[in-house]
Parts: sequence; C-alpha cells; structure tokens
Amino acid sequence: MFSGRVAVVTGSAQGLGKVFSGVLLERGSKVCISDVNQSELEKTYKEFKSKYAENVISQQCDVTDSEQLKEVFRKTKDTYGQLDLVVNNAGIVNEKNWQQCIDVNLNGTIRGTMLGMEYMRKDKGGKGGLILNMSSLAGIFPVNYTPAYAASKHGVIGYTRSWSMHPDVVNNGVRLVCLCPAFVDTDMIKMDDDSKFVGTDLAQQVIEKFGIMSTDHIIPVFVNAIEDEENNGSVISITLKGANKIPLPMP
Ligand SMILES: NC(=O)C1=CN([C@@H]2O[C@H](COP(=O)(O)OP(=O)(O)OC[C@H]3O[C@@H](n4cnc5c(N)ncnc54)[C@H](O)[C@@H]3O)[C@@H](O)[C@H]2O)C=CC1
Ligand SMILES: CCCCCC(=O)/C=C/C=C\C/C=C\C/C=C\CCCC(=O)O
Repeated sequence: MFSGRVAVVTGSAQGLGKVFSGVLLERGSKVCISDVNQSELEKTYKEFKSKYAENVISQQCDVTDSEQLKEVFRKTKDTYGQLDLVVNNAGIVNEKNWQQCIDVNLNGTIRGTMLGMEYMRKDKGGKGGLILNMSSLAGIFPVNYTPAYAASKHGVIGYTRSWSMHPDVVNNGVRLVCLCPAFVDTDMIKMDDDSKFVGTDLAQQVIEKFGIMSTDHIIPVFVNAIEDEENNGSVISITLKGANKIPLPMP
C-alpha cells in the first residue's frame, strides 16, 4: 500500500506535515517535502535524506503561489514518474491577516487539490490516488476566537466533499478525504503571537477543555485514510476520545 507510492506533502518542514512525511517514508513511499520556510525545510530534508536517501526530495514552496506549487508537482513527477498521494497540509492561524489565513488554508488547498486531480486522474494520464486535505475541528464547529481560520477550515470540508461527489473524479480513480483534528501539540497552538487569535484567553480556555493530542495520536487515522481504498468523501474528526466520521448534514 505504501511501498513505492509517491506523495507530495505541503507544509512539511515541521509539525504534522513532517510527521506525515516521516510515516510515509518509513513505510517505503517516496515523498516530496515542501514548505515556505526554507531554513526549516533544509533541516528536515537533511534529516530525512540521511535515513531515506533518494526516496525524499525537497522543494521550497509557498502554497499561495500557484507557480511554486506547480513546480512541486512537476519536480515530483519528473523525479519519480508518478503521483499517488497529495497531502494538502500547509496551514496558519492569523486573524489579523485573515486574507493570508484564507489564502494559505483554503486557496492553498484548492490549488493543491486541482493539481492533484490533474496529475492523478486516469483520464489525464494518472493512475488514480488520494487527496488528503487537512481541515480541523474548527471546520465543523464555530470558533469565536478564530473566525477566519474556522471559515477557511469549513471551506476545506465543503470543497473536499464537493469534489468527492463529482463523477469525473470518482470515475477516474481519485478519492478525497478530510482530517479534522482537535488541538495537536505543534507550534500552531502556541500562544506566541497576538495576531493568531481574537482573544488568547478564549483560545486558552477551549484548549484546556479539549486537551492537547500528541502528533502520534493522528498517525493511525492518517494511515487508515490511505489504506482504506473504499474511503472517499469522509470527513474525520480526531479528538482525545478517538476518530469519528462526521455524517453529511442534510437540510
Ligand atoms: N496543531 C493543531 O492543533 C491542528 C492543526 N491542524 C491543521 O494541520 C495542518 C498542519 O498544522 P501544524 O503542523 O499543527 O502546524 P505547524 O505550524 O507546526 O506547521 C505548519 C507548516 O506549514 C508551513 N506553512 C505555513 N504557511 C505556508 C505557506 N504559505 N506555504 C507552504 N507552507 C506553509 C509552515 O512553515 C509550517 O512548516 C494545518 O493545516 C492546520 O490547520 C488542524 C487541527 C488542529
Ligand atoms: C488555537 C489554535 C487553533 C488552531 C488549531 C486547530 O485547528 C484546533 C482546533 C481544535 C478545536 C477547535 C474547534 C472547536 C472548539 C470550539 C468550540 C466547541 C465547543 C463544543 C462543545 O463544547 O460541545
């Protein structure tokens, strides 16, 4: 399932993207890691390269820049000859620069999804594959201290579900899945920047209520989403209590 498969992971210099890339490499996949943060990307690349040799390549990329993202996909296909998995993981929390928050989280995911479909659809020369989009519990619940972030993550769910129901995508072997974790122990949830939240105290209270998961808690759900080839269109919440498929809301 993993061996010999080829993946693109955005925002993979650190945090969940780095963990996902490590999981794929450990299981024998080939991965193009990419991130806007060049210095952190270089460190992660060196770490992976020493363990996984030619199974890892790296390409600096800001997901708000279509040309940079196209280059990631081009380089991956040129190097490994195929593409099987896209993890649209790059994300930020920034309520002051809410335009950037939407552009990275939602538009970046849309860009990555469109490229993924272009490279993986059978009618476009691909072999099918999976597009795994990172949403959040904030894509399911309203969140009063991060309205723009919540909007971006609600958008990711709507966008992913919509394509997963399109016959041209389904019939050409591409499936799409959304992961929606609660708080995970990465830099994202650090209270290190006033621009992140509209009320750090509100954020702190909710984090205390939900608790913080280790990145290890997310790995089995990530692995299962890849292994379960019947899984298309699922939106999966992940909390300390476990993982659940969120039913499609009906009017
Ligand atoms: N940590 C958490 O509690 C949760 C995180 N998520 C989502 O998981 C994903 C990964 O987040 P974490 O690993 O927690 O955060 P993180 O802050 O540790 O890592 C995010 C990575 O994305 C990169 N990035 C930021 N802007 C970028 C851009 N324009 N282009 C390319 N790369 C960019 C950063 O440089 C960083 O390496 C995000 O989409 C986030 O919204 C979802 C739910 C909970
Ligand atoms: C503080 C950083 C936010 C970014 C990281 C992230 O995506 C984490 C989100 C986790 C949970 C946020 C979602 C919902 C919480 C808000 C209210 C839910 C209340 C539900 C209840 O109590 O029944």
